[in-house]
Amino acid sequence: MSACEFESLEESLESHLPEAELSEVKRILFGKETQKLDLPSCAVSAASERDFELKGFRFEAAQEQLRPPRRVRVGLIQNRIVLPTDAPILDQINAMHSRVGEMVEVAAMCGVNIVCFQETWSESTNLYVCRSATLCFAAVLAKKYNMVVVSPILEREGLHSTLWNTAVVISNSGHVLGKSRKNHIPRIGDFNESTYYMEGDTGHTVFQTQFGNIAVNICYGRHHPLNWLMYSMNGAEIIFNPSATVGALSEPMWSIEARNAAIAHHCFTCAINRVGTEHFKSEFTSGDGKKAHHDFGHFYGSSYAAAPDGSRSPGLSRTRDGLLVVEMDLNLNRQISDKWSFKMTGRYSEYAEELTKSVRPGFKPNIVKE
Ligand SMILES: NC(=O)NCCC(=O)O
Repeated sequence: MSACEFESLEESLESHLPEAELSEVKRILFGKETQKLDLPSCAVSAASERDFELKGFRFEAAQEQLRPPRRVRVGLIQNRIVLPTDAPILDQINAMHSRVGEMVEVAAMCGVNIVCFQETWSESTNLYVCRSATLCFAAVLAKKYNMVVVSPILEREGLHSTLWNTAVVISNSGHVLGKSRKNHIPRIGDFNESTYYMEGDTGHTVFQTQFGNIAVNICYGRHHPLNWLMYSMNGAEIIFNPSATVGALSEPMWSIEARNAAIAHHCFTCAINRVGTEHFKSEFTSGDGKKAHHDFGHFYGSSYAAAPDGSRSPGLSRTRDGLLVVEMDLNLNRQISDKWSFKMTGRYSEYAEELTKSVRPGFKPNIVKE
């Protein structure tokens, strides 16, 4: 079976493990079981007609005496490109808009309050041009459906035509709340992004929305624990991780990193990855000894959400377009913080001091030798 045919880890466990062991294996692997959300039948049939997977899960928190629940529904959208990478650019963009538009319509039927698309969602991985049309498109959706839209795009800025890998956050009023630029630019495998993007300069912005405080840690930033930490320091309750990454490179890390961040920072995290294989006419190499090739490999989807108690939702498919609807009660963040106290027990000023010393010239590592 090829990497592109293997549907998902969960399905494989379900079809191969004995019933008696399955729930214990799932508890150990995935944490407390997330309940399935009842999604409206119009949404279920629209998703099936439009040929994408639709799944819904709920993370619950305990009822509190002094605070009402803070339930928010989040939609994660993963998709493959629609047209081949050598089709006229405007056709490619329009096709992506119409595909994602029909998926957002289903998200609206499911009562989604915040939707997040995959990294540079409106283009293939080598089609890097500024996207003002995409911005307008997302703003129209936000207002129409009263939904916060997190829209990761390629941004071209200013006199110097600087290219950034950016997520624009659009309020449910349809106004742009702000943007978050990708902080860590990969130089790994075929992801030679340092040849065209600059390292982000927007720090670790958190956006206060009607549905909670959100932040966007774009793709490769998920390998940097301090990047997650700083979004959390600024008060993020949900951190999105829109990504574009391939199986041979990062799949074993995928289910760990965003989930670990949710645990470490008492918040929710949402990891989103594209699907499909994007074929380019011109061969390319990446100076890593591999033969010239025409594609990055298989983008493995598997979008999921993780909660501060260590549990996680099942993932979307590794191969199909999909919408994952996740209801989360944000009260869980403080409940888990009160239980585990990672924030309270974090020795941040000590780390800050030691880190400051360690990046200065002449730093001597604290190693005891015999
Ligand atoms: N888009 C991107 O940053 N990809 C890098 C590969 C990875 O981080 O898995």
